[in-house]
Amino acid sequence: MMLETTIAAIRPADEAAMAAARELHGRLTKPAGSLGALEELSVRLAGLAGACPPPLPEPAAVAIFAGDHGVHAQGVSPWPQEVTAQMIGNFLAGGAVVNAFARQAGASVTVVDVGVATPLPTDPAVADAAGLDPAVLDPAVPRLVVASVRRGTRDLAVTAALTRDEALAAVQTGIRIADELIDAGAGILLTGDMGIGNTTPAAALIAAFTGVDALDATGRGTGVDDPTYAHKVAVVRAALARHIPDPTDPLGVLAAVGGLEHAALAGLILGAAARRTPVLLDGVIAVSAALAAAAFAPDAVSAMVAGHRSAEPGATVALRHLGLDPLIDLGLRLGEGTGALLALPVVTGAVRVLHEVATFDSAGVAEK
Ligand SMILES: O=C(O)c1ccc[n+]([C@@H]2O[C@H](COP(=O)([O-])O)[C@@H](O)[C@H]2O)c1
Ligand SMILES: Cc1cc2nc[nH]c2cc1C
Repeated sequence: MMLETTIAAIRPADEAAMAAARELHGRLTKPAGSLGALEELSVRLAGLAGACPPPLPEPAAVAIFAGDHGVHAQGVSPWPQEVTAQMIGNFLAGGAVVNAFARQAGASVTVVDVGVATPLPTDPAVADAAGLDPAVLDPAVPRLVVASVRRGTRDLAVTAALTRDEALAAVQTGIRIADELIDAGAGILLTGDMGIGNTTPAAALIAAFTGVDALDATGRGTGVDDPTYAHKVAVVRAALARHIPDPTDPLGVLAAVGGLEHAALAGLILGAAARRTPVLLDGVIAVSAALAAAAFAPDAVSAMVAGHRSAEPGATVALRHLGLDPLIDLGLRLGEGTGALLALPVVTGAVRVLHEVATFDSAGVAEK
């Protein structure tokens, strides 16, 4: 689907299905409210599906969008830019943390190059591990999709990171990947990202969409020291002053201070919402993209589940703005989709209760 059609297809949650889920919870063999946040989560998923119970969120598919960032030249990350491409090699070889967690969860991994600056690894071992043409949802074989818009963004400290057309192309790629995964049978999408330097555009997006100060939106990313952190905040502040991004123009914001993976993730989220399929958000890059998706289509929030609370302070700012409570809070700050994968069993459990738990009536258990 194209962006405009996708936005037009996103509808509010189904109130009747939500009411049915709340009513069912009241009849299940457990004290009312005893499953805490899982109860409201299952109600939200019923509203998204327009059915009670909603379908089990299976199979799960992680989409890792990878890109590089011109702002890396400002010294905002301690890591060399080549690590983005090298980690793609690691994802395809199955050796990254995301692969370990995806195997545990039985989730497929799709890596999408939307704008990596350096050449992807051509090591034949990696190519072999990737397979020639792995099935779209094969949990055993990571898949690479090359959809590069440009080899990294421009430096947002100097000029707009992207043109509107480039940002749109990345958003469209995200929508296409969502459609492809859902067409292949995915019952839930999980966001993943890889991009050295990408916490700087994430911070700028969060400040632009929520209006908080650059200091509150910016974190230490992969782990910068105090002087580098102060410099990173100054870079974000100066970029906002230079571009004055308009939060009611999400494509303009993504183009001015975003990244190709942020734009593609916004597209993935919109694509999932249009197909009434839940999208489990990972860390700060995902939630910055979710702000863009919500600016395109406020009802897209109904499809979002916040997997975890990243250690990046901007993630908490973004989650509050979206009105989402994260399922787990473990101080993770890796990205790749790792936090979303750890939260996946919580989401499945929330839905499984509505499918499998007996009612007081059917089980012959006395009510209070
Ligand atoms: O997911 C998060 O919240 C998160 C927090 C900090 C860092 N990361 C990952 O680290 C990389 C960006 O960090 P940096 O310091 O280079 O901006 C990128 O590959 C992200 O996936 C991810
Ligand atoms: C090694 C490494 C792995 C990552 N995974 C996601 N972001 C990352 C950043 C680095 C530096």
